[in-house]
Amino acid sequence: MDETENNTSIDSVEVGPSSPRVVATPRLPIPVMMRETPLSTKRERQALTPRFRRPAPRMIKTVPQTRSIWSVRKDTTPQLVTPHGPQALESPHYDRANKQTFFEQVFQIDEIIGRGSFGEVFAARCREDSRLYAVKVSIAPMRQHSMSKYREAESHMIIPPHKNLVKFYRAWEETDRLYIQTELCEQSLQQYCSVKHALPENEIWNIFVDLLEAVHHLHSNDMIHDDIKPENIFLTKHKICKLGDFGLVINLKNPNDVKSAEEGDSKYLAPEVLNGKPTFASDIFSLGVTILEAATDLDVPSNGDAWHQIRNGQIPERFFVGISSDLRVLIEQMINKEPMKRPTSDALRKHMSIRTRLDSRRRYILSMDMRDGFCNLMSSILVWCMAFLSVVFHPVTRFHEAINNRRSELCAQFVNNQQHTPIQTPETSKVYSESLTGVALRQASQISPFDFSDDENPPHSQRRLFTGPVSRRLNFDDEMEDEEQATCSSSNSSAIETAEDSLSPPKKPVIAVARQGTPKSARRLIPSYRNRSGSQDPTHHAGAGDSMNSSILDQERTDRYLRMRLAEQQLDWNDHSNMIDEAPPPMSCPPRIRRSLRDMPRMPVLNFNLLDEPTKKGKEKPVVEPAELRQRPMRNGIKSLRSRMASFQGSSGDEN
Ligand SMILES: Nc1ncnc2c1ncn2[C@@H]1O[C@H](COP(=O)(O)OP(=O)(O)OP(=O)(O)O)[C@@H](O)[C@H]1O
Ligand SMILES: [Mg+2]
Repeated sequence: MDETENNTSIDSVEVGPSSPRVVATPRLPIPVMMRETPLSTKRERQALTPRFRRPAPRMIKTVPQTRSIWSVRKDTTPQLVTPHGPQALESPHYDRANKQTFFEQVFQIDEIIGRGSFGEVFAARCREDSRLYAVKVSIAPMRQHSMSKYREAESHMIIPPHKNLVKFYRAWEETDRLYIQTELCEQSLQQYCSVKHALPENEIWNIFVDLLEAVHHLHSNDMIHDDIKPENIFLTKHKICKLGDFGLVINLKNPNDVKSAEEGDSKYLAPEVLNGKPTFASDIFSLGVTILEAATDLDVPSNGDAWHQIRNGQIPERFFVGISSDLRVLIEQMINKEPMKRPTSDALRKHMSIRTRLDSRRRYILSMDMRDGFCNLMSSILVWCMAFLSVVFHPVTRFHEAINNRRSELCAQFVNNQQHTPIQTPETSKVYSESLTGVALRQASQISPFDFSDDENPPHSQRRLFTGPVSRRLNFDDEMEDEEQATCSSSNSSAIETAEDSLSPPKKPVIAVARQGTPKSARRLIPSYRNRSGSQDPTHHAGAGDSMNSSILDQERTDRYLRMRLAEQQLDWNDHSNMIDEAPPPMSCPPRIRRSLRDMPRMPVLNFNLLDEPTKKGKEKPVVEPAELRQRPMRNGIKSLRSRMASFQGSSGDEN
């Protein structure tokens, strides 16, 4: 069967308009592929394997370490790993008293980005500089006296930094675990290839050039990576390749490293390493297989015939479809079975195809570095500016906040006040006035028997309900009655005394308290009583008889006053209890009643000046009482009160 025919008929896959390579890695019909070669692409393997399968157990390079007496460490403080031995690790964000580890205290963990045979890798933001890092944490506790326990960290820190190597920041040990803080990359090459499958050739060249630079840097520093593979190669957001994972790095200057050298991943392992030690040439072999995999989407075998087939250079033609001959030749040279025939990193850099790309790649990396540096600078300037402005405007914001708070307080007060004056309906007014009045009266009774507090500013509900009927309580028959009535009416909401209390002669302290609690208008009346009695006889100040007479008069007057007040309070209470009945009638009220109510007089205004300046007898101008009020039949309470007041007036006139 013609292989090319099959390719075109079955597996011509359009990658996309932007891709320079139109046809993706060819996919073969399974029988042909199985008959001719065990090698396949990763896309083909995916088609063969079921979608959902149990994940493979994690590969561990060495036997899991068991706890020994050496592993019981008393000191759990974090130790910084340095080339000169462990040192105390300090950070302004680390508190020894805190039970959390240094990693937990100093880093804000974002997510797990990878798991390897050695450890878990986290993306974490460092609280010291607010930048993101990759932190690799060893899975198994390390043996205390293991020679290689810090190997990865020590190797990484002694490698001179290079733009194509993952940057090392620091490593520390805490509670028998090793933490390695490195630069965070976007993804590994393996992740990138497994998504894209067929990479455009210029991307492959870029990867090749970057990795060659990294390997050359290591080799020129007498170091062998020994584990070059797509999982240990990382891509930045600018698609710059970086070599990482220096767990197996062999420092040729260190005899211990050479002695304890381990094999890397068998998929990328040079055949000579099976019977010998890793060399520079074995690194070139691993790099060759990695580029082959990226360019052809080859599913690299880890053992078996296919493994040998690659090492024998028997890779089918179809895998190289769409790949330039330059790239293909270089790959084939690098995966040569004979290590001596493989080109060195230096020789590769001098190859024409690579040399021309090296310069442009260097320029690109430099420009990206500058761009990143500029962006970092600008963002840090911006952050400083924002911090500065927030400090400068902090008082303003506080002031604004305080004003806002005050405003909302006042608003709340205003709203509350509004809520305290609900619209009165006949149903609600009684309950409302009772509760308010009840409280007011109870309070007043504790303070003083005379309370005028509500008189001058009665509650809104009462003000509204005191319409026609209230005015009837006032009697303006004559001055004295007017005085007394006015005095009494000013105590509308005073506390109710028992009959005995109010009728018994007033005690001095009570009067004193009454004076204190009396409003100005009422206070003016009290001297007028005194002046009246005093004005009868200008010489009454001296003499025991005079004083006796005046005290009797005082007593009488006080008695009368208290009786009147009691009657007035009784009327008040009647008014309170009848408040609903006395409310304005609804519109459905019969016209006859409505007319009678309309004719009722309005409440007159009290003129206290008349009381302050007592006029001579006979020349007194009686206060004008509305005719309707005089003619109207009065309630029993008011009638009796008026008769009593008339008698009081008569008696005082006799005295005069
Ligand atoms: N600096 C990094 N930036 C982004 N991802 C990373 C970084 N370091 C590691 N990873 C992710 O974590 C995974 C495992 O990391 P790494 O290879 O260092 O662990 P490992 O234990 O040495 O595994 P193995 O020995 O199998 O290579 C990587 O495949 C990669 O996906
Ligand atoms: Mg790794």
